[in-house]
Amino acid sequence: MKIFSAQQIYAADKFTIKKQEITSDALMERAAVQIFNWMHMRMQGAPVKIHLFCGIGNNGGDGMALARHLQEHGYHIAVYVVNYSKKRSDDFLLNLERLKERKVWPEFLDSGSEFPEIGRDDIIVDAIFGIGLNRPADDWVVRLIQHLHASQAFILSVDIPSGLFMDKGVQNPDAVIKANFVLSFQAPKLPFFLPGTGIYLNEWEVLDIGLDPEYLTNTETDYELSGKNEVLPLYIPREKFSHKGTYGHALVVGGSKGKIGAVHSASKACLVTGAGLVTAYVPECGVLPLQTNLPETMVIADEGVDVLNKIKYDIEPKVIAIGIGMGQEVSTIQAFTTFLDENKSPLVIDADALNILATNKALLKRLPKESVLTPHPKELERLIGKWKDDFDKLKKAKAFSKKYACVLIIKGAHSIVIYDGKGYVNTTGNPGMATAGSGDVLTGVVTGLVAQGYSPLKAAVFGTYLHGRAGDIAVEQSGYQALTAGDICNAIGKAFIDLFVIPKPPEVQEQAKESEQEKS
Ligand SMILES: NC(=O)C1=CN([C@@H]2O[C@H](COP(=O)(O)OP(=O)(O)OC[C@H]3O[C@@H](n4cnc5c(N)ncnc54)[C@H](OP(=O)(O)O)[C@@H]3O)[C@@H](O)[C@H]2O)[C@H](O)CC1
Ligand SMILES: [K+]
Repeated sequence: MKIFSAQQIYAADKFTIKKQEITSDALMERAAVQIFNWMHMRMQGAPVKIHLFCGIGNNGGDGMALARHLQEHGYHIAVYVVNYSKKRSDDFLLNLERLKERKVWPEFLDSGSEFPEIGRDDIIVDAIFGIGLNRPADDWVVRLIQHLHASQAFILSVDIPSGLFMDKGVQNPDAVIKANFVLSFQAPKLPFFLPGTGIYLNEWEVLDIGLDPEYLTNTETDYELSGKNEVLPLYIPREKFSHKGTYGHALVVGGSKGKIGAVHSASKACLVTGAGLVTAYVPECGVLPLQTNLPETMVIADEGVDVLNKIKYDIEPKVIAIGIGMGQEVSTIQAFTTFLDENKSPLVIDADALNILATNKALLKRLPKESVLTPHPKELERLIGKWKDDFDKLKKAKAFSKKYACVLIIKGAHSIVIYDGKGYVNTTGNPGMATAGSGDVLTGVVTGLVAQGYSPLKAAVFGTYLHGRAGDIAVEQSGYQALTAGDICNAIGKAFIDLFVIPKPPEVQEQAKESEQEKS
């Protein structure tokens, strides 16, 4: 699913209005009707008080039009105009008039107003600012936002939580609505997925307001979401007349005394993702544990006993994962440097190898094109430098990926794969996956895919999805706290199978759950 910028959404509006020969207020009406239907389906006329806080732009206009539909269906509403500017939009004014025609008189709030009382069990519709926010809100609007939070009422935001910018981070946390739910038009917005801004919403859903498909299909976006629909076409089926050679030989290089488990996790993940052969390359101390615990992998011992000293082997791997649990001993740094000089295979680079690259930036030039780098935030900072906010981070990450022609997987709640100026935002995963070794498993999965012939970019996007999906499947049994990297690894097969499961409609899922409960 594409993630459009604010400018692209405004352009889509224009295009749609022209092509479909409709007015801009007709588009606003579609938006409002969609939100109304969504609420009405859930509320079924419940006599809960709904407070609609509407700005003076088109986000506020959506709120005004929504208020009209709620009133027409007998809902108990109170409408407020958050009067932060004299520059009211035409469609806001039109919908304000329509509301007045129905004898609904909004209360106008400004810097001198006393704010209305809101009950804990009431509902707040937040239509103060939309994607048009372009400067910090006035102090009194910030106070209003705090007042809304203090009520503890459920907050439903229209399009985007008010106070979030589309292209920059949060400067004043008090100036942003914390939404329980966001109904966003046509496509989700980038800030929903970034750590500094995504915390302002619990859940989101997209409402289709019929923006023109021609514009939506033909417009290239800087970001897209990677869900099941997006990754399924990447899947390469296994062939009947294939053998283990068909699926590539992966080499996993890493480990040091006390950190052999990282190589174990990555190698196992690589195997269960489908690599034909996996060889682990470890210091001598890792041979026995690996041979004992993961007999399906072959092991090559480095001349170093506790750390890697040489990185010399006589196989020709299709892909090499390097860095996990490797440490940064002087001899290891030297071995890694020499390895980069001689290596011809595609690379997946993680952990200590990333840290060595960050402190010896000249080495980055020696990476083969399309190497996959999998930094967590701290490792990323060492590579690209400090950032102002998430948007600045993405800009810097894109520049880095361009400069070194590499694929970056920025690990996080929504991992983002960066390549060739574009970002692919992952949709799977859960907080239980913030656990030791989870990253090693990701490295193994991506490596396993490259071994099988996936391009590095596709392996990064698909691998990140599979890794998260495996975590989502495993967590159902373990719970967040007890989820381990091993559980994620063991669920990778199920994540593959899940790709081909057609989701059942919600009512069927509900029935299945009930009959499951009856059985137990
Ligand atoms: N295709 C769609 O998705 C549709 C979305 N709709 C809704 O429209 C809004 C966007 O509406 P817009 O009018 O462009 O912007 P806002 O409502 O967010 O803001 C209104 C204006 O407020 C000014 N502004 C910005 N920041 C501040 C501030 N901190 N303090 C005071 N005023 C501010 C700014 O105007 P200026 O000229 O003063 O800069 C904004 O323009 C979208 O989110 C949807 O909810 C349509 O209804 C249907 C199509
Ligand atoms: K809003």
